[in-house]
Amino acid sequence: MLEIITVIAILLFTIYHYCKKTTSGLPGPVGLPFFGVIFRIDFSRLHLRLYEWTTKYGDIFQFSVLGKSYISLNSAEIIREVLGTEPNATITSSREPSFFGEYCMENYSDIAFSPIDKEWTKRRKLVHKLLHSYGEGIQLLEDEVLKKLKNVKRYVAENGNKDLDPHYVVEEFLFENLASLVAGTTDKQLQMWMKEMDETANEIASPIVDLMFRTFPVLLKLPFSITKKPSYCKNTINEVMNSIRKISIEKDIKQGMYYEIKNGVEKHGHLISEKEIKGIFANVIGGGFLTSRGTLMSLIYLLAEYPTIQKKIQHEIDDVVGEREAHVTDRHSCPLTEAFLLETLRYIAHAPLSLPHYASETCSIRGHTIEKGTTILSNLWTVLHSNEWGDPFTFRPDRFLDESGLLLPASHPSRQSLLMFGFGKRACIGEVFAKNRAFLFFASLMQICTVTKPSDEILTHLDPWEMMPGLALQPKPYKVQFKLRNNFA
Ligand code: HEM
Repeated sequence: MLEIITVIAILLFTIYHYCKKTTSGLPGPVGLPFFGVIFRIDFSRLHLRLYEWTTKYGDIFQFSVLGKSYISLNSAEIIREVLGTEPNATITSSREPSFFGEYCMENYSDIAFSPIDKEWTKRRKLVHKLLHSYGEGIQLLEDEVLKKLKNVKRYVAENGNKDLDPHYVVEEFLFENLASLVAGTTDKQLQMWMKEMDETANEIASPIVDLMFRTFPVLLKLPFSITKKPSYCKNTINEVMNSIRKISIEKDIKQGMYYEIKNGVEKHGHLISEKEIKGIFANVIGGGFLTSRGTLMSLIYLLAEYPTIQKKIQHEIDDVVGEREAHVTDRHSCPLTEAFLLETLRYIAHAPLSLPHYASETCSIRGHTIEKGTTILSNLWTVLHSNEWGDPFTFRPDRFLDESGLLLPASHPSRQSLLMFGFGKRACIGEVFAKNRAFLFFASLMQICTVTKPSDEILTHLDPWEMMPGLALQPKPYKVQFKLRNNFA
């Protein structure tokens, strides 16, 4: 039944787009009339196909799927040129109308799904300000990370020499500090709703499901499990918000983003509706979980795979941090730890196609006309694995260090090509927060224990080509051992 509805939806969408002009003049793979290249791509691994096409068609090319035009930007240079230079920077930084944005985000009342307009600017500025006023969320976070790492230590001590799947400990860690960031508390019920919301949103925020519901909103009324998902997702977002409100009143919380927003509204009369607060929190919790879970899970995997580098990192952390608590300010003094983190983000490319952008007007890129309504993909997978890296599929943190072992400056061409958080007006709002949090987790973990391969199972090489697809790439389930270091035994 669902298959039939999907096929009808696709056909109607095709007919709708049939009469529309497509982007012209750019090179790109030629597809079938109407269908374009649909039979040559797997949407969940589109980044791999675009990587392959880049060698043939260069750093900007076009293709079409079901009459809809796409362009793919495949180098740091072209991404910077298009997303960083007006007027194209604004024109190409919009978001496509989507079912998810309209239905789950209540008419685009958020940041990530909203088109570029005055309301989006207001919401984005507000979240920037809030993250910044917490020292990028760190004032709250440092305490939380340290508290949480005590649990990690206990968990490690209790399970020493056992093969463990680290995803429980990583997820718990991430939800605890996200709850703390938005609500100022680590309430368990709130965390449960956050997890439920993220998992449901991840299932339905895919292009094909979005297309299905956008074409046939009546599907929402059918009693199948997939057709019930969007309303369940909306429900989980509401439950997250209700929990935050309830906890805030009951516990009289005076910290966290919710308190700051409410306080700002009362003090300065900020014009922000409940609907927008909900959209903002859904984005922060969604954006702050999936990508970071992929990063921390990959990091632990790579530590087990590269024991010699791990040992050097432990020496660095011992020298700089010793037995006191790690702080974000230690980042500057730990170049190898930083380089390992940057290389993990580069090597995996957790958000391989960024979030799709949308041309809000017809514009011209390098003399080629890009029609209004074209979807623009920043192909970060290719940027982070281009041949300019020399050996892009080798995990080598020292590519970010100079001869004396210092981290290359941010202005260095290699660092300039590290666009894993996107670029321009839509660049990730949580970049500093994500890096700070990952550093605290990493440094504290290295103080406590050594990550080793499992004894009963084989830990295969972590291959970026083999990651599990989704909104953010994740390693397949695996096990490692955490061995307490002597000074913590
Ligand atoms: C390793 C961690 C992360 C990675 C790799 C990552 C990557 C990205 C990328 C590639 C984009 C799309 C940029 C574009 O559209 O051009 C994005 C957008 C976004 N990210 Fe992140 N992100 C991470 C962590 C976070 C965290 C921790 C938060 C929340 C605190 C967050 C919140 C957002 C939001 C709200 C947007 C939408 C921005 C907009 O549309 O204006 N992300 N992120």
